[in-house]
Amino acid sequence: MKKHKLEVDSIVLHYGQKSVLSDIYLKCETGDIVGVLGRNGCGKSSLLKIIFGSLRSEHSSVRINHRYTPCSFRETNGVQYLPQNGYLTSASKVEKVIKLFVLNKDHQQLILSDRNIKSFRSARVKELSTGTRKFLEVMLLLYSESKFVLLDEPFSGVSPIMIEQLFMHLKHQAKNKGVIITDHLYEHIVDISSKLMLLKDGRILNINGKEDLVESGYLMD
Ligand SMILES: Nc1ncnc2c1ncn2[C@@H]1O[C@H](COP(=O)(O)OP(=O)(O)OP(=O)(O)O)[C@@H](O)[C@H]1O
Repeated sequence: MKKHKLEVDSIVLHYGQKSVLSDIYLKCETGDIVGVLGRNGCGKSSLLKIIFGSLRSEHSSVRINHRYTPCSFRETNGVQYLPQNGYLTSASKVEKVIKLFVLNKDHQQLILSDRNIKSFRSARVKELSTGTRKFLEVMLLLYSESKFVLLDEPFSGVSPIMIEQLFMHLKHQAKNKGVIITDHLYEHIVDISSKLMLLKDGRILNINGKEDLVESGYLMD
């Protein structure tokens, strides 16, 4: 299967006088799960928004398969994004959004018959608990047609058993997609990621294991 490549470089972002991102480079190919760790406020969400194209920065170059893509969300089957606070509107019906986001009929059935979702198929999104709603939102993106998925805190508020299920779906779907994922449940990110990065002082560091996270001051010794 053809590999697709998402590359991001030269990202510079300030909010007023405050420097948040300086000269970030990141690459994600289909088949990769790139985990981005970092302390609160280090700029993880801002970075994902810039990659998606919903936040403009002073400098950025986002390329898909070597083609400059400033608004990756406009690309057909390009990039999908889970913001921290979700994206489904509360009045939408669960069954309807599944059919809207997921085109493959087998995948629609897979989600509709999932044990967390099936009893809510006729319900509206607002009737879902926060964790179930997040589970559904992640599943919709993982089973969408897009080549890349950006996940901002997909595990927060989700119960351990649903996290395990998401792990399984992530691993399965990442065979054909590139995933960039960030969460404060760092052990999950360390477990699931094929490449691990740490965002610190506006820069991206490659991380090879827990020792690097201690050395960089992200974790206590
Ligand atoms: N619209 C904004 N205006 C001014 N400052 C902002 C704005 N959005 C974010 N910031 C600041 O930019 C920095 C990075 O924010 P961002 O939300 O990207 O961090 P984060 O790593 O995702 O944080 P968290 O892990 O807490 O979600 C923070 O210091 C934040 O206060």
